[in-house]
Amino acid sequence: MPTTARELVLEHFRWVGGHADVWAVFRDAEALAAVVAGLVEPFRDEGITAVCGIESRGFLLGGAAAVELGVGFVPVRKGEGLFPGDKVVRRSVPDYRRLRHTLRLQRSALTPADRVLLIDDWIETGSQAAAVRSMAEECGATWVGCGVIVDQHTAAPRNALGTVRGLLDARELPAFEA
Ligand SMILES: O=P(O)(O)OC[C@H]1O[C@H](OP(=O)(O)OP(=O)(O)O)[C@H](O)[C@@H]1O
Repeated sequence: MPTTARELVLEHFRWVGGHADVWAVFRDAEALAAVVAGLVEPFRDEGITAVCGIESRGFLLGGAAAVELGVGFVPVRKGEGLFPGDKVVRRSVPDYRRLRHTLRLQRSALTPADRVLLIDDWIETGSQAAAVRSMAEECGATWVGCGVIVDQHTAAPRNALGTVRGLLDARELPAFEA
């Protein structure tokens, strides 16, 4: 039986200094390929035309997922990094670290013809995903949902983020290590 993306995540995921080290999953070629394929699988028949990814882990996963789906990638940048052109900007509500981010998306990147999928490694409060949805919709695009590795989303209503599909539930991870 082939090893699933979920099993490979559990094999390579680790807690380091009290933080989830999802980067370690990406270091393994088989795990990275399986994760990317697994993230897009539920959305293959959804007519996705653009994959959004939030800096920084979302850049890696979103770019790879866009290639997997044969569509383009739309970056959502945080902070002050150079980002040419007119932007849609949102100040997110507090996220899982109680941080509020200034998220930016290039206005020309999405149009009313687009059907948008957000790909990320983790969702908890949904704060950053909700901000991306709002920005995509300001561009006139249609929001489809989110594909994530770890689904820890508890905020209600859950359908405020469209279809949310995780490779695994946070409760399946190894016990937290500080
Ligand atoms: O559901 P939420 O509470 O909004 O949290 C989820 C977001 O937080 C994490 O990114 P983080 O801000 O840690 O940045 P990183 O990708 O650079 O590690 C994760 O990659 C999501 O983007």
